[in-house]
Amino acid sequence: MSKLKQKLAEKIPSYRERVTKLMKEYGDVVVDQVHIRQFYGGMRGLKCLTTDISYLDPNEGIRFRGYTIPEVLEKLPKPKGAEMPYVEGHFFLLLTGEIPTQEDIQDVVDEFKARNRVPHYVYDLLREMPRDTHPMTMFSAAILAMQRESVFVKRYNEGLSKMDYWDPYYEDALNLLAKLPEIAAYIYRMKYKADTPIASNPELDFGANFAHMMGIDHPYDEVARLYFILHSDHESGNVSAHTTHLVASALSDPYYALSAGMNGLAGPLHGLANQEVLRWIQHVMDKMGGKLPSKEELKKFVWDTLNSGQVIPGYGHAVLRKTDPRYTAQREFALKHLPDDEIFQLVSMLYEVVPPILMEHGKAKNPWPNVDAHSGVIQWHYGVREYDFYTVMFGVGRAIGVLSNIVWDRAVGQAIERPKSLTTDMLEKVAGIKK
Ligand SMILES: CC(=O)SCCNC(=O)CCNC(=O)[C@H](O)C(C)(C)COP(=O)(O)OP(=O)(O)OC[C@H]1O[C@@H](n2cnc3c(N)ncnc32)[C@H](O)[C@@H]1OP(=O)(O)O
Ligand SMILES: O=C([O-])CC(=O)C(=O)O
Repeated sequence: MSKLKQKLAEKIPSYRERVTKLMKEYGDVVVDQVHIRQFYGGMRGLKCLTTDISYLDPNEGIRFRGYTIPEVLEKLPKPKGAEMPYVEGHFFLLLTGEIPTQEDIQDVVDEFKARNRVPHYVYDLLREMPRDTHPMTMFSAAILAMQRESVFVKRYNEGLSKMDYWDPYYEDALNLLAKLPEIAAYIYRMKYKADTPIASNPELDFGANFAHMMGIDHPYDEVARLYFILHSDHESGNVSAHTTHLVASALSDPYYALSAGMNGLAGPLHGLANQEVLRWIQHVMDKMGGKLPSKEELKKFVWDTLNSGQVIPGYGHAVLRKTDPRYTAQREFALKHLPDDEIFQLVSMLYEVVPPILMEHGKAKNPWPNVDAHSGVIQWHYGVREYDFYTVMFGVGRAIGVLSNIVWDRAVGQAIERPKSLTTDMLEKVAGIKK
């Protein structure tokens, strides 16, 4: 058994005890109340999910297993000479709650290496799809196609005890994660680089191998590590995490669940917003004949977008009420590596211009930028200008978090998710409008 799996096996019993105690002895304790606005308002703010992998404070932003982003970037071990930590180490942290040693990381690196062969039919499938298919459709279809490989399904069909569900979920999660960078890079090079895929180099770590398969030199390996870590998890109520959790709660295997989660990530209000940000910026640049707008001109573009009833992509958030620390981490990277980039200058100008306008507009509860406002510009700088690919990279990162979550869902015996719905009539009666 790998050290990672062994560590997990050691940690699960005490978590089960804690959950059993809460359920048995404190099951009737009231945590929250549900308001009518939440029935139609996307259950905003309703406390009804649990995860120990990350927690999102509205003002501070995300903590992964209790660590802020700067702490994660500082504490996690890095490849020799690298600026950004091993993605493998971040996965270890999310899954176990512990900062890994170099030895722990090597164990995960070896685990991924042993599982990274992408089945040939995945390439056949991708090649059969029309080339103008959105890369997120390709990515999700590739994940779904591999469902036949599920270890969970095989073991479930053989007659598996509930107590052991987490084990084949873990196997499926690792088998999937090991293959996602190659699938993503293959889609990119097939679609946008004249069908010239680059073979994986198993000697490289997760981030560096992705950069290698994309065909982009250093420091893109650092970008890849930073990007996958930042996008990994955002507690469990966001659309991609919640969808993955929901589908897995029916004991659909991790392939079904992750593919479903990726379909949610592909929406413009969620992960696709990073594509929308670059699309919006390119629209501005086109209108300006390729030159940077002045602040006044930019303000007008922002107002025009709002007045036409559209959202400003990359701004606002369902939970956050301050600048997203994932935005800040990327801004710091950009200030160091690409301070003179024209698009970065435009992104920086937007940071000054958009929040006061959104405040004046008076609708968005959070006028500050989220992660998606910054991720595209760094990709653009390093030559990944096909912005409809950006959400696929978000998806590779998000898989690390959502797969860790569903392994733990099975470990603590989370039930099939099935909330109760009411009719409009019933709500009108609750409100006292109707008898
Ligand atoms: C990785 C991620 O998923 S991060 C989020 C990525 N998405 C985006 O960047 C898209 C732009 N942002 C948005 O659409 C929203 O802010 C969301 C979807 C992120 C959050 O939605 P909500 O929690 O419903 O936001 P909020 O409560 O502030 O919305 C209130 C009103 O402000 C509007 N609003 C919110 N953000 C924006 C924005 N960036 N631009 C214009 N209007 C906005 C909403 O559309 C809503 O309008 P309505 O009353 O006419 O329906
Ligand atoms: O938390 C959310 O609702 C959206 C988000 O930023 C993420 O999933 O990364």
